[in-house]
Formats: sequence, C-alpha cells, structure tokens
Amino acid sequence: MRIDVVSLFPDFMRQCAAVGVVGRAQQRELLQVETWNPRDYATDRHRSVDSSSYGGGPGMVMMIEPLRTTLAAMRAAAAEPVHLVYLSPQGTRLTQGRVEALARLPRIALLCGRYEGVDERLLAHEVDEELSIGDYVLSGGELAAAVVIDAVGRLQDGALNDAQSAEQDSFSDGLLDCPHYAKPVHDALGSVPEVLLSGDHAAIARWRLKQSLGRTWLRRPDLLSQRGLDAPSRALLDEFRREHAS
Ligand SMILES: COc1ccccc1CNc1ccc(C(N)=O)cn1
Repeated sequence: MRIDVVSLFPDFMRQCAAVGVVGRAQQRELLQVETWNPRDYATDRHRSVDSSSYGGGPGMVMMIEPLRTTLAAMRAAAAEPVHLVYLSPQGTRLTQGRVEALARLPRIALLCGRYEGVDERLLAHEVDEELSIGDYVLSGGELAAAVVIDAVGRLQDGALNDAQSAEQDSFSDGLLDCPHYAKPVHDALGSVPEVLLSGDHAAIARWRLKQSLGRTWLRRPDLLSQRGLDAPSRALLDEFRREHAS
C-alpha cells in the first residue's frame, strides 16, 4: 500500500512512519509513505501557502493554488488512483472499521491542514473523505495523519508477526481487549489469574472473552449495543455481571 502525505512538516511525518511496526512495514516494502510539501510548490517570492480569511476573523487559511499544484504532482507520481483524505475536526469520526476499509485500498493520500484549515473550494474539488480522530482541535492535521498511518500500516499483511496479531486487538471484534499479564506470576501488586497458568486453552479463551465482554459492558456500553451479542456471549456476560455485583 502507498500512502502520500501532504504536509508543511514532511520531516515530522517521515519520522512518525519510520519507527516500530510501520517503519518495519516500509522496510519490508509492505507500505510506502511519501511526503509532499506545499511550500515547495508555492510560486510567489515569499513561498506563501496561507492567506488571511475572507470575511475577517483571526487566523489564516491555506490557499488553493499551492495545494492544487502539490496534489497534481502527488497524483501523477504513481499510476493508482488516489483516495484523498482530509484530517479535520469537521470530519467523520475514525473507527477501526473505517481503518480496516482504508487498509485494503492500494493507495490513499492524507491532506494535513494547518492554521484555520484549507480553502473550502479546494476541499470541495479535491477531497474524497474528511476524517476526524476525535472531538478535539490540534494545531495541525499531522498528528491525526500519523494516527491513520499507524492504524492502517499495522494492518498490512505481514506487518505484524503472530505474537502481535491484530485479531485480538481491542475493537477488532467490536469489544475492548481483555487484561494481559507478563512474568512474574506473583508480585507485590498481585498474582496472575490461575486460569492463564492452566494450559487449558479452551478455558483461557473463555476467560478472555468473558473479560472482554465485561470490560466493554463496564467501560463502553455504547460499543455493546452497537455490536449485539449472541446467546453464548450474553450468558458469559451475565456470569461476569453476577460475579461483578457480588
Ligand atoms: C485548527 O486546525 C484545523 C482546522 C481545520 C482543519 C484542520 C485543522 C488541523 N487540526 C486538526 C486536524 C484534525 C483534527 C482531528 N480531530 O482529527 C484536529 N485538529
């Protein structure tokens, strides 16, 4: 998969994509991240990329022209059609489901706004999808883009080895993840639940699902109502709730 990032801070974006699982995915050529800086395509003497906002008010707005030229160069750099995503507080809330859909595309591009955002005419003409990583305002779209790169990059086939597999992730089946424990078995902070030491894989799987169901019920009931539960899961959650109540 190829991800193109349009940003005034290309070094920052390259560094975000160079570490950990995503960096390794690039080394394995499972993922290619390229950056494009609109300032390189600004034509005036001051290499302007922003201008004051019509109608007045504080702050600047990113201008059409440098972005149009940047996007044209970006699109021309590879054969695949590009799905262009704009990161903004006005976007659709990003979910794991949407991440999984994006991860299946051959190529996406991420447009990172700065200042008060981008001229609406450019957005209307060029952008395929507007996404928000949450209901808060950042000084730029770069950190939101880094979130998308990581969430999508780690899902590329071969990016995670078995020990890290994405299947058990939180949200991967619509539930929060279960608790995890590493050595030692006994510590001043407490001991590891017996079942995890039993070697009984069916019992361990049952315990983990029960914990995931219980946690989701306690912390994110909204996810539960979205997901719905089959009869065995409902019975398991009832068992958790009885134990939790006692
Ligand atoms: C004032 O900033 C803007 C105003 C308009 C657009 C983009 C920006 C850049 N900032 C962003 C970007 C994304 C998110 C998010 N929640 O995904 C939060 N902030």
